[in-house]
Amino acid sequence: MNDDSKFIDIQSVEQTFKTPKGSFQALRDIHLTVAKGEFVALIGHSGCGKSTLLNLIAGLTRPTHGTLLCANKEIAGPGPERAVVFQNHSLLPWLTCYENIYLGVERVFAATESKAQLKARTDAALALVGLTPATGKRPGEISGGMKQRVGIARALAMEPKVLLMDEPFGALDALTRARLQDELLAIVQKTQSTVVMVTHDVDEAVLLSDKIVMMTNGPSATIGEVLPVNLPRPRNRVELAEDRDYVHYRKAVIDFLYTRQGHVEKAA
Ligand SMILES: Nc1ncnc2c1ncn2[C@@H]1O[C@H](COP(=O)(O)OP(=O)(O)OP(=O)(O)O)[C@@H](O)[C@H]1O
Repeated sequence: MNDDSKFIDIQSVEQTFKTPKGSFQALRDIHLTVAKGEFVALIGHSGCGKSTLLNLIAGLTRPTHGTLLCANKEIAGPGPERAVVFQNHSLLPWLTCYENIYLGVERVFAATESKAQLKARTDAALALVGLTPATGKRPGEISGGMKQRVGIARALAMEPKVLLMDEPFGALDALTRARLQDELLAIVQKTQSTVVMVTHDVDEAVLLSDKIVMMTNGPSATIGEVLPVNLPRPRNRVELAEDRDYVHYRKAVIDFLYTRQGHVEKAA
C-alpha cells in the first residue's frame, strides 16, 4: 500500500562517524516524514548535520541505526529516483551543457527510449531552466547561476521522485539567488516534485517550503522543531515581504536559531 503522506519515512535514525579521536555522533533520534509533492527545508547552524541527513536520504551513506524508506522501499544506496543537486553544481567541465544533461538522461532512460526521445528530454530540461541558448557552451563559459541551473536541469531531466538539494544557491550572489529561487518555485509547481533542501537562509526556507525542519546544534543533533508553512501558492516574494503570516514564520525560525539554539556563528 502506498502512503503518500510518508513518501519519505525516516525512523529512529542515528549517524555516528569513526574518527581518529574516536566515534562522533552527528545525528540522533531523527524521525521525519515527507509527503509526496511536499517541499521541505532543513535548516540549522553550521555543522549540525543537515548534509549528513541529506546524504542519508540520497543513499550516499548508511545510518548506524534506524531506517529510511522512500516509496515504501528501504534506501539502500543512491538511485535515479532521488536526484541530488550540490552547491558546487558538479558538472563535467569538458562536456557542454547539453551533454552534461544528456549523460544523466541516458543513464536512466537509454534502456527503454530511442535517441530522439533522449534528445527531446534533454532539450525540454534545458528549456525548463531557460538555458536553450547555452546548449553548446561548456561550464567554463557560463556564469555560476547558469551552472546551477544546468545542475538543476540535469537532476529534473531524470524525472526523480525526489529532488535533494544541498545549499544549491549558497555560492551565488543575492540577486541571482533570488531569481533562481523564483525559477525553482515555478518548476516545482509545474513538476509537483518532492523536494528536500538544505539551507542556511531563513527567507529561502520560508519562501520555498511547505515545512521547515529546524535542527538543534551538534554534536548529537536532532530535529528541534518542525514548522509547517501554510502560505498559499503561487508565492510572490515582493507581496510576501509584508505579509503578516510570512513575517510570523520568519520570526519563528529566527527565534529558534538565535534564541533557542544560540550560536556564535552567523547562520542567515
Ligand atoms: N565522514 C565524516 N566523518 C566524521 N565526521 C563527519 C563526517 N561527515 C560529517 N561529519 C561531522 O558531522 C557533523 C555534521 O556535519 P554536516 O556536514 O552534516 O553539517 P551541516 O549542518 O551540513 O554543516 P554546514 O551547514 O556547515 O554545511 C560535523 O561536526 C561534521 O564535522
